[in-house]
Amino acid sequence: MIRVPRGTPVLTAEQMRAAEQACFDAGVSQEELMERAGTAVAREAARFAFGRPVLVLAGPGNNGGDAYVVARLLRQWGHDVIVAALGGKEAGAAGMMRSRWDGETVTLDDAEPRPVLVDGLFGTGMSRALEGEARKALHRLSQAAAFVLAIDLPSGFATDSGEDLGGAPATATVALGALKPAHLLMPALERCGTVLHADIGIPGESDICSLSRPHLVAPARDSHKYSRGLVLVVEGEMPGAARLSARAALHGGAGYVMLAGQGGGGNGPDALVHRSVESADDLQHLLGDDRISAVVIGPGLGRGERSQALLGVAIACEHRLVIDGDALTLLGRDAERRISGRTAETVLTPHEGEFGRMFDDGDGGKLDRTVSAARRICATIVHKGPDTVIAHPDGRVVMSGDSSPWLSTAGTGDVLAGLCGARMAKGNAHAAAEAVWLHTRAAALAGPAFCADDLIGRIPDAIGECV
Ligand SMILES: NC(=O)C1=CN([C@@H]2O[C@H](COP(=O)(O)OP(=O)(O)OC[C@H]3O[C@@H](n4cnc5c(N)ncnc54)[C@H](OP(=O)(O)O)[C@@H]3O)[C@@H](O)[C@H]2O)[C@@H](O)CC1
Ligand SMILES: Nc1ncnc2c1ncn2[C@@H]1O[C@H](COP(=O)(O)OP(=O)(O)O)[C@@H](O)[C@H]1O
Ligand SMILES: [K+]
Repeated sequence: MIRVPRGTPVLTAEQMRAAEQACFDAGVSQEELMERAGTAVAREAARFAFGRPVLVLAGPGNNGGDAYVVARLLRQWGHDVIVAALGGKEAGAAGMMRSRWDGETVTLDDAEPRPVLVDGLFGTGMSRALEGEARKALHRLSQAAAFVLAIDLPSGFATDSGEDLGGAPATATVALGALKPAHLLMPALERCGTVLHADIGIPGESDICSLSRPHLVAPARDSHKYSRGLVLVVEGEMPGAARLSARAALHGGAGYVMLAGQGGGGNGPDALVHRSVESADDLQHLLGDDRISAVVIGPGLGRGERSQALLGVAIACEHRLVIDGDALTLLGRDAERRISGRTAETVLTPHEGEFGRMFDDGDGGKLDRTVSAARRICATIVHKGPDTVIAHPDGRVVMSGDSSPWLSTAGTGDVLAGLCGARMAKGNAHAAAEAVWLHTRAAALAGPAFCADDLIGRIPDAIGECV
């Protein structure tokens, strides 16, 4: 759960160091910054401790420096505090904070568990796998604690990728200055517990931000169905999937939704307009309609020759295009070659498996891989999952780590594809993020154990919160 103002900048470890340096250049000392960080964390620790004994873990770097500030303040405020230290340099701000601590200090190995644990072992400086005694002690002490508050990040997770380097979970995490990618990327995101944000006066500017509620405008008084956007959804071998996309587009704000395929009606609201498409030529003919503002292809498309032919026609058209599901698998390693030359806006919505089929995995975490793929393919990529990374070809990134796990049910991705189609129908640089926000919010409103159809019914309520 993220208790952070939406749209908060997300800074990598390197950007964080640069922002910190900008503060120093502006005349703020490192001690002052550390005091602010420690004070913010101590306030939260005091709030959650309810007078229970506190153990503060202090690592060798600045995360440890923050920890000594927390320990000192909690003690000043009357709490029973012991520090378990991993050692560290004597110099610098962290050394100074250590020297200002005059309470009880034990080694990490000797430390006995206490009900409240403040984890200040490692933060953004976590540079390699945590091993040996430090790892054992961290796990032993955190498992035995009733409440674990992590300073900046739970120790043992890579800041920029969220990779588990031997870390232990926290009940809550105070993100200092800005969110870091790890707060929004699995597996770290799950280990952060509730993320709280502490503004410690660090200017945080970044191309990456967390997902925020969009501002949507209600249809203008003189709007008509075409001015709101005609979305064409291509039907394939599993017509139900395309119908989910089409219905989501209808409720997602499109003025007109056309379902093109062989289904010839089937179930679905009467508001959906069906067009018979037997062959790729039929689709090409239909796509000649310049009132079409966006096309969605992929949900339930199938992976045979006919599907490949339909996809070829869709890619060649000059309309905005959402590519999802089977169409992504059909693109496979050819994705870059086939998509990068499109002139109209293209959004790809892969889950992890589909992403892996299109792009060489290479090194790096989900964030880096998605950003790099979006640049290469010159399209927006919505890389889905419990953590969703939306990367635009111009480098803008929106990250969402706070969606309902009940979304892990068949057809919810089809709903998202339809929403993307509806949001981008009028030309909109924020379409993908709007679609993901509405999808996430609709899921939250749907509660537990919903199915993809139920999700669609919640989209109007989600939109209602944005207009
Ligand atoms: N930036 C800001 O704006 C502000 C930052 N602030 C705070 O600073 C934190 C970042 O501090 P930091 O850079 O000193 O790194 P930190 O996380 O303490 O760890 C570095 C130490 O850990 C060690 N080490 C690493 N991996 C290890 C391993 N596997 N096993 C064992 N050791 C390992 C590493 O050793 P080395 O790699 O050098 O051998 C080094 O000694 C940040 O999270 C926030 O809390 C706030 O005070 C104010 C504003
Ligand atoms: N564990 C999870 N937590 C949050 N969201 C999830 C989780 N698993 C899947 N989702 C979301 O649900 C949707 C599933 O899409 P997808 O895998 O394409 O399913 P389908 O192809 O069946 O429609 C995506 O929007 C994804 O981000
Ligand atoms: K920490």
